[in-house]
Amino acid sequence: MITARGLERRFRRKGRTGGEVHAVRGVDLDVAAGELVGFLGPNGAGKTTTLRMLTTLLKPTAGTATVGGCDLLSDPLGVRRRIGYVAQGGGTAPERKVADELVLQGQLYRMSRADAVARGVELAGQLDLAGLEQRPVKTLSGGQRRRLDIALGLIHSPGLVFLDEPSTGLDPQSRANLWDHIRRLRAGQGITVFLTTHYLDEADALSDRLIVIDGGRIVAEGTPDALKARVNGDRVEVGVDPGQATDAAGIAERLPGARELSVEGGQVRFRVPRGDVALPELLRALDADGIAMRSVQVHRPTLDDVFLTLTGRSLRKAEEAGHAA
Ligand SMILES: Nc1ncnc2c1ncn2[C@@H]1O[C@H](COP(=O)(O)OP(=O)(O)OP(=O)(O)O)[C@@H](O)[C@H]1O
Repeated sequence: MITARGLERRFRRKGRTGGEVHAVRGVDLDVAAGELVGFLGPNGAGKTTTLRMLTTLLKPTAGTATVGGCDLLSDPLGVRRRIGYVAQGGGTAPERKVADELVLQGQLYRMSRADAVARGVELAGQLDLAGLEQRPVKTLSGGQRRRLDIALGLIHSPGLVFLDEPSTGLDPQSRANLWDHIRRLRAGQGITVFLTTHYLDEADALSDRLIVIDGGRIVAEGTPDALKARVNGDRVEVGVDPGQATDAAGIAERLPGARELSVEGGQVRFRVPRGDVALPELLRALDADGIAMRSVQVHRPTLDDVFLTLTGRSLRKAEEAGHAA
């Protein structure tokens, strides 16, 4: 559905300092039909720029791509007909009624009024918007508006839809609801979905496959589980009497594959390849030495650990820095 090779985009910096921003630095992408791919990266990583290139809104400075079977550079119109694009802010007119927005959007894609009305009714049903057709857009909740944005992106029945940060600004319940809808659309209609996100939980919950971008370059790709498996092992945190912590640490150190050991008060922390396998052995050894375990936690690796392993930075920290900037 998407094949991109060496996509690049440079921007000329405005102002007195001038210079260039190399926003995307040679991106290769392959997305198969029916896949739900998450494009993950911190603020400023190049997600939106890549998406805008793939959706013909921005010309690449270098590289080639085929999107929905059409060449991005020689047949941008063909690409536009075959894709849906749901931008971050959406593009709805606040005063217009939901039904009118849907019909207008259909007509922009040269659908007949009757077809646009019928498709609008169908999408309103699928996206839980039925009954809201006569409401002005400005009266919708945040979640309803995002679902309307998605319906608008799907009015012409594209085989591929791009969603730019679909759940940004939604409360947790509306986010979970939106995810359900995205999953259902994919399952029911076999649509290929390419979505950008800087939310780790969103990427984890939705994507068959993740492509991680940082500093304009792809730094990793794979299923969420495969990426997590690249982080070596589970983090284990054992609580014991502070007076026995050094002895407990000595025991933990002898566990097969134990690393990154640290002791703080009565907390002994380390990594092992499999926390669930190491724990019974640790318990037996502590017991044999008369050390009582007061608490234990096993942390499976998260996508943030993956990001940290890949880039040396935490995605969350990169995010916070981005927001503060
Ligand atoms: N029109 C532009 N002119 C100059 N620089 C730009 C322009 N658009 C993007 N950039 C720069 O390119 C880099 C990548 O931006 P982009 O919006 O693609 O990142 P992103 O990963 O989508 O971030 P976000 O999550 O904040 O949307 C940033 O450094 C940004 O400032």
